[in-house]
Amino acid sequence: MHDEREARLLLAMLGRSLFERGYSVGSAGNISVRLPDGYLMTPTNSCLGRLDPERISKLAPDWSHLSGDKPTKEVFLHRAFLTARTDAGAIVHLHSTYATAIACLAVPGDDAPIPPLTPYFVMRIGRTLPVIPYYRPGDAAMEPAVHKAALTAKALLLANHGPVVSGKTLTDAVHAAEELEESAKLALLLRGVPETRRLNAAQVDELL
Ligand SMILES: O=C(O)[C@@H](O)C(=O)COP(=O)(O)O
Ligand SMILES: [Zn+2]
Repeated sequence: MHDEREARLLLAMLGRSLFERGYSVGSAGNISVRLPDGYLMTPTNSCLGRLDPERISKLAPDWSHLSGDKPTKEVFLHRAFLTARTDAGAIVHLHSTYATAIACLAVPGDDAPIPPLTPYFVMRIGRTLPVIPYYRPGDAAMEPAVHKAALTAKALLLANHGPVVSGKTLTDAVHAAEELEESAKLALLLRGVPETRRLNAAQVDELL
């Protein structure tokens, strides 16, 4: 569990790092962190590259807005994940290019839109990456579908929108989001290439 002061500073630092390396552009994406007495969330319309630690939104354990700027419009998305995955300390939602491209190609309901090409993808994301049907960003109607998928998956794709990734800590969640993006890139590079070798079931099992 994160200490609030440290979490605010880390959130601003990792947000800037994601932004500077192109994982997020403009005001796309949002991040939440579980605290002992509530949650931190990035403010709506904020740029991940320019977060002011003091203005990050704080929500109470009942998800009401306590302090800071108005939280992301995706509070329900983070709530769905944080309540389903009680071991998760943080959630990262991005519009990173390759994972979002896969989210535009994949069929909702598909649980494995990215094949197990490398061990680190399996170790960071797991066996499944469910694709949730398209909902308008900020539509609370998405919450039950996200919650159900998050019960058994560490990460998912929102169709035609982007990836959502959880981690035990904020650093873990950011690392997993980066690994997902690189794996999506590999999957698109190798799409239709007949010589592609995937990890087999035994190799995947050994990693989990
Ligand atoms: O795609 C969207 O509109 C949101 O999911 C998003 O990424 C940014 O929304 P805010 O966090 O409310 O700025
Ligand atoms: Zn979004």
